[in-house]
Amino acid sequence: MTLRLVQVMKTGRTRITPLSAAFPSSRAPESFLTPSESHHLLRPPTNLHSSIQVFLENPSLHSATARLTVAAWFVVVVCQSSWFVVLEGPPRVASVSRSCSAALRSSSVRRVRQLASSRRLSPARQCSLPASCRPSISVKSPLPALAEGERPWKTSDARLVLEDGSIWKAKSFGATGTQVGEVVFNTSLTGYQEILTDPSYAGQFVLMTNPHIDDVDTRAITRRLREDGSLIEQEWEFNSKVPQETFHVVAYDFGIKQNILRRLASYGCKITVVPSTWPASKTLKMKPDGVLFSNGPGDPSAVPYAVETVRDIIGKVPVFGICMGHQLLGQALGGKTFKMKFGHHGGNHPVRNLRTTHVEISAQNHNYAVDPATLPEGVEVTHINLNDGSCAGLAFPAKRIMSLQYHPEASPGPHDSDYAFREFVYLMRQEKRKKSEPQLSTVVEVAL
Ligand SMILES: NC(=O)CC[C@H](N)C(=O)O
Repeated sequence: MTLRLVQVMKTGRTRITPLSAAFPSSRAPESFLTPSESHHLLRPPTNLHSSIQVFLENPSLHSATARLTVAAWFVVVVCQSSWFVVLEGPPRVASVSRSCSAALRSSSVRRVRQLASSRRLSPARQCSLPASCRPSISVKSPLPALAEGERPWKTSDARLVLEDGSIWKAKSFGATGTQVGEVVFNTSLTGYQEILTDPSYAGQFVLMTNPHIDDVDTRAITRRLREDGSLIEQEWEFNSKVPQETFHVVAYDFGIKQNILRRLASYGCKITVVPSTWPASKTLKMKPDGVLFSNGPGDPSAVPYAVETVRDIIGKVPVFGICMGHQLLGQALGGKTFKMKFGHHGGNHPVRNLRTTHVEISAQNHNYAVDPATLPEGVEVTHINLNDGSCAGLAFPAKRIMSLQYHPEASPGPHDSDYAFREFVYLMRQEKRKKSEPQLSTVVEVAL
């Protein structure tokens, strides 16, 4: 669910100490989104779950644990500037989520700006919570206690100010300052790390809504995870055999996710990542077997240069668009995109593949969509989102174009749509064969 604008006001200066500085490396993730090192956003740390485990097990970190528990289901992050705002001590996750959602739903940009500038933020409207409501966790652990000063981050007071005037008391860590942005809910149960570092969220606030950590014994889960390994993450399968045929893919980086590259590599692709401004002519000179247009933040209509590039490439080489890439393709083909009411953000969106009739459960993160009615003849809607019937995938077979509005690389998310990478490879293979054996490939294609 997409929410409107909020403002986060932060007071005081804070800085995250990397967890590695606070814990032995065997127990700590490599880094924890150090704000001064924004490149970490594109190279996510290894495992946020393990950082949660560390804290849950350490009896000296009750308050940090409580915050982290809260963080696990209700974190606000301004992506790409590494702000983390953890709302303080709500009594129940569900009720706070609901009431906060309602507040967020009734917001508007102008209002929040007015509120911020006139400082009419009445304390009476603050949504602070009584101390009795604060989460308390008692933990017994053999791990050595850390002194106060050794806590891995410093927090400072922060306020999440919604357009309706409600103010949510919070503790923040990470960058400091004041930021206005659009809040989007993400309903995924796992993959906080990938979600919070997904460049497609640049300029937005991500609100994790997973309520399932409330009222459960997180220590028991931790113990279980330590025994059996992660129960909620699935491992991707990578081809153990070296693929016989490799394909050179030029990947346009509009905010690309690492797992897109990993999935392509797994299917035998050699990938060259180019910046979003890379001219089409240079790409075509590289003679790639295919071009990928990646996911990315914001309104596709705001990047006409990218639409131009896509237009210059399509029809000349097989292309695959993912999310923003799909929207750019839609526009390059002559279609229009529009802003959705709430957008889709989560890991459980049902999508129907209209070619196979199969339903896939997919990971999604977008606020804009292609209006299929505006597309020219020959463009096929291949997938629809079953929640609202919106266009979730396109193909233009005559021009070797395919695209998905959602995330087949699913990081995080279900793997149902991974076949899309195979289909892209198939497109490239067909094209390659056509070039090397024009007559034979025509026969093969007709036969198929
Ligand atoms: N994940 C993405 O590529 C997002 C696409 C686009 N920024 C949108 O919100 O619709």
